[in-house]
Order: sequence, then structure tokens, then C-alpha cells
Amino acid sequence: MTATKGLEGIVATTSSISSIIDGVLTYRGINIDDLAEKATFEEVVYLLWYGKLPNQAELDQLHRDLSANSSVPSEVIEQIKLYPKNTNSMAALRSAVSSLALYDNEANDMSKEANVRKAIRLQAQLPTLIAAFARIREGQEPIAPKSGASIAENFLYMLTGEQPDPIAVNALDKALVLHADHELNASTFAARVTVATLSDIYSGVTSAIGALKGPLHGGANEAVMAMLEEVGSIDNVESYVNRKLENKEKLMGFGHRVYKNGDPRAKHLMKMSKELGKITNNMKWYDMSVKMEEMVTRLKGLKPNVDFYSASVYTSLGIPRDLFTPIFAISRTSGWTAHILEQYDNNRLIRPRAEYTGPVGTPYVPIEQR
Ligand SMILES: CC(=O)SCCNC(=O)CCNC(=O)[C@H](O)C(C)(C)COP(=O)(O)OP(=O)(O)OC[C@H]1O[C@@H](n2cnc3c(N)ncnc32)[C@H](O)[C@@H]1OP(=O)(O)O
Ligand SMILES: O=C([O-])CC(=O)C(=O)O
Repeated sequence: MTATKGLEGIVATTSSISSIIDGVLTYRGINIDDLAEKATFEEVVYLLWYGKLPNQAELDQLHRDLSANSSVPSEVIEQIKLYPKNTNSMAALRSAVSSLALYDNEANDMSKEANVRKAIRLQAQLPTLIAAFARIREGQEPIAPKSGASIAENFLYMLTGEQPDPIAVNALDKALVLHADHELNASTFAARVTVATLSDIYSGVTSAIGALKGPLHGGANEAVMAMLEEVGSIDNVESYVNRKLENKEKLMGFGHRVYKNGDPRAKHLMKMSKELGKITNNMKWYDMSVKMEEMVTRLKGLKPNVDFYSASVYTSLGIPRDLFTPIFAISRTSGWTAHILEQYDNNRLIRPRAEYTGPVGTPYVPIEQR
């Protein structure tokens, strides 16, 4: 038995949800470039869950279902009020999503119908939880979700209490489309491993949030912004990148386990970053990012991944840095739940082996002789 570090190249499951073939990403066979330009996030949610694009009536029904389920139990809001004000936002989200299960009568109902209803509730409630957390820590009251609004519109509305600009809504919606699913990434794998024990969907999504939090995965978008802020100005990019590469340190938002010739989502976010920079009359983060990309690509051959330009996109939308990864979680909930439903449909316990590298034949030494 020989281990493959990080399971690189190991095919661990079959899935019909999303694919990465020759650097091309598809959701249910539809190229991400088409979806990014043409689909709304709700259409993508439907596509991931049901395997086809919705017709108008189906999409309208999904909007109604998401809207009707977007309020969170008051007990969970009361718990969030008890969280330390400076708590990590992904830790807060992980705890709050886990708490949702306590107030869901169907939490442990493993029927397909109940699991689909729970997927809808999770998708609808994550934005509400995150906006509530963001307001509560600022000493503000949470804002109830607005009936009939899309997930992107509702999230921005619940965050600020103001009707968001349609440009901001469209930009966030497109970012949600781009982050919705990504084959067997670490957080989706975590979700599938958890539910493959026939544990419940809340446990699966809670595991996934824990995995997404790390800076090698979803946490990189926040780390990219921290890096840009540390660099401070375009004049410092060159020395910063040179220093990082000399010290063999990671540059956040670059590299990918699967894409070696570039992440197809990055160009869309780059374009959005440029457009939003122009609209907000602040090209600083975009310009710094472009210079960094040019250097890292030239010197190290690494391309930006989905997290790189999303950092400047969210900053242009006025979103606090530590909500970037929770926003990723809002989007990826669609993919996580699609994978969880797929796992239940064709389940087998996921239990690989480890190559043992410890001592052998070790005698047991009685405690008085140690
Ligand atoms: C949504 C997402 O999860 S997208 C990924 C988000 N994560 C990041 O942006 C964090 C920065 N990037 C990374 O840490 C990595 O590229 C990962 C985690 C994405 C992929 O990791 P792996 O597939 O294990 O690649 P690995 O770490 O083996 O990298 C191969 C080589 O490239 C280097 N490398 C990879 N990424 C970077 C980076 N961002 N900056 C500098 N060097 C890098 C490694 O140091 C290694 O160099 P070496 O061969 O000289 O030792
Ligand atoms: O697939 C991965 O390893 C990480 C990634 O880009 C994602 O989850 O979107």
C-alpha cells in the first residue's frame, strides 16, 4: 500500500454534477463561461440539484421556495448574539449551521423528499445567518429577509438594510454562479465523506464549512485581500512578490491542484474586478492584482485561481474582508447539497486506507518502567 500525498490524481467517486476536463469546467455539462454570462444563481442551484435547467415555472417555484424558507429560527439568532464579537466569521457560520439542525424537525429524516427540503432551507438560510452575524457583531439588529428577492439581492439588503444597486446585485449573482460547484474539491469531499456514514445533511454541510474555511481552499479569498492590503500600493508589488518567492512562501490566490493552465473562472472575476473598479472610481486593487498576476505567472508559472480576483470584486462591493469566505459558502451550499443528495442516492461508506509509517513490534512497557 503506497499513499498518494494529498490524494492527487486519485479518482474517489463518480459524479454527474460538475466536471473539469482539459481545463474546462462544466456544471451538468454546461460550460461555466456560458453560465457566467447567461445564468442566474437560482438557475444554477436548480441545475445542480435537478440535473437540468429550470423552465420559467420551475424557476419561479424555486424562487418562492427559497424565499419562504429564508428566515432562520429565532433561537439561532439569539445564539449568534452570544458569540464573541471578534469571533472568526467562518467559525460563526459553522456553529450557526450546526445549530440550525437543532430546530429542524426533519433534521434526521433521511427520506429523499426531506433531504431536498433541507437543501432548500440550507440554501435559503445561509445568507440570512451571515448577514445577521455581520450586523449583530456591529451592535445592530438583524434585518429580516425580503420576500421575492434573489439570494444575491437579499444578502446585500440584509447586510446593509438598504436596497442594493442592481450593478452590485448582478456582480454578486455572477460570483455566486462561478463558485457554486467544483467537482471533488476538499469541502465537497468532506461533505460526501460525512454523509456517506449516513449522517444527516446538516452534518455534511457543517463539515464542508470547516473544510472551506482553510486558506488553502475557500479561505484564500480573504487571505488575498489581506495580502493586497499588506502590500498597500502598486509600487510595493514587485518587492513583495520577489520576497515571497525567494522565501518560498505562498502567494495567496495562485495555483490549483487541478488547473495547471489557469482557472477558467478567474477571467470572469478579473473582468468584473476591472468593471467594478471603474464604477467605484478605485482601480487600486485591480491594478495591483494585475501586476501581481503578471509577475507570479512570469516568475513562477502560477496562474490566479477563483479566489484571486474575487477579493477585489467583493471589496468593490463594500463587503468586509472576513465575509468573503462565508459568501463562498453561500454559493457552494448549492454544490455541497447536490453532492450530498447524489451521495445518498448511490451510497457506500467512504473509508480509504493509510500507509503505515510508524514503528513495528513495539513492546508494551509497564508504566513503572517508563
Ligand atoms: C477555491 C480554491 O480552493 S482555489 C485554491 C485556493 N488556495 C490558494 O490560493 C492558496 C495558494 N495556493 C496553494 O497553496 C496551492 O496552489 C494549492 C493548495 C491551491 C494547490 O496545492 P497543491 O496542488 O498541493 O500544489 P503544491 O503545493 O504541491 O504546489 C506545487 C509547487 O508550486 C508551488 N506553489 C503552489 N501554489 C503556490 C502559491 N500560491 N505561491 C507560491 N508557490 C506555490 C509549491 O510551493 C510547489 O513548489 P515546489 O514544487 O517548488 O515545492
Ligand atoms: O477544486 C478545488 O480544489 C478548489 C476550487 O477551485 C474550488 O473548490 O472551487
